[in-house]
Amino acid sequence: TGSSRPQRMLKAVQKNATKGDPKSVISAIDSYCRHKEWAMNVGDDKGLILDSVLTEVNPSTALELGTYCGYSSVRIARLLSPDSKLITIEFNPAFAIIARQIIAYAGLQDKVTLVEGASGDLIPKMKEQFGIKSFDFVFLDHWKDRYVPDTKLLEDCGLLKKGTVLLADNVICPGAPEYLQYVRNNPRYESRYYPSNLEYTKVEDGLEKSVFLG
Ligand SMILES: Cc1ncnc2c1ncn2[C@@H]1O[C@H](/C=C/CNC(=O)c2cc(-c3ccc(F)cc3)cc(O)c2O)[C@@H](O)[C@H]1O
Ligand SMILES: [Mg+2]
Repeated sequence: TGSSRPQRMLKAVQKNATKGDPKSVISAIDSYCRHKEWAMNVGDDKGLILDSVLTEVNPSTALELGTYCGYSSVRIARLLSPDSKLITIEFNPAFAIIARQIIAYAGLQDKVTLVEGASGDLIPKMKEQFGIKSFDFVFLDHWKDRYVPDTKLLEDCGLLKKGTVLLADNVICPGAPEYLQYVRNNPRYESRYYPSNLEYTKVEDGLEKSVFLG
């Protein structure tokens, strides 16, 4: 049996990136996925929007739903202040094992806690298990039909506070219509769409930024 796409992505990082240099890890993955083999990383175009929202929010505690291979974990963690933390949730062990290696290769293992399991099970444990009072920033990039239930769960668990920023990938492609409906028609959120394109393609996609108003 051959290697998997995530394994090949890790190999590309080990071959082309410099250990401890997050920027080189990001470009190694982007170059591999653009020229060799497409993969569902948020990518370099939408990544610039992610970077700008992160710089604006400067979160102390950030949450990511759907680690996949860790591309956006690296993208997020590289911009965090010294004592800030990212918790990223991934339920596929094969992806988690690759993500841990990519995050470590970037030298960001001390800023990122990768938790294996389903978001629906882990979100209610955030306070007791990880000592989280609330999140300043949440990046949603997991199964698109989980965006709404997990947002509601974050609300119900008191993990969102006035000013928490939710940033959702793929609201156009593959699409998250129920999520757009939820955040855009809910008085507790101030939402804005950032147009871009699907990673490594010319297809339209974008990010939805929603500020929780408390
Ligand atoms: C409830 C739960 N708990 C924990 N981990 C969970 C979880 N639900 C999913 N995961 C994890 O997160 C990732 C899954 C991401 C899903 N993302 C996409 O499907 C996606 C697809 C495209 C795409 C666009 C056009 C195409 F033609 C084909 C694909 C682009 C994207 O950017 C995507 O994000 C994956 O690592 C999965 O194990
Ligand atoms: Mg995505």
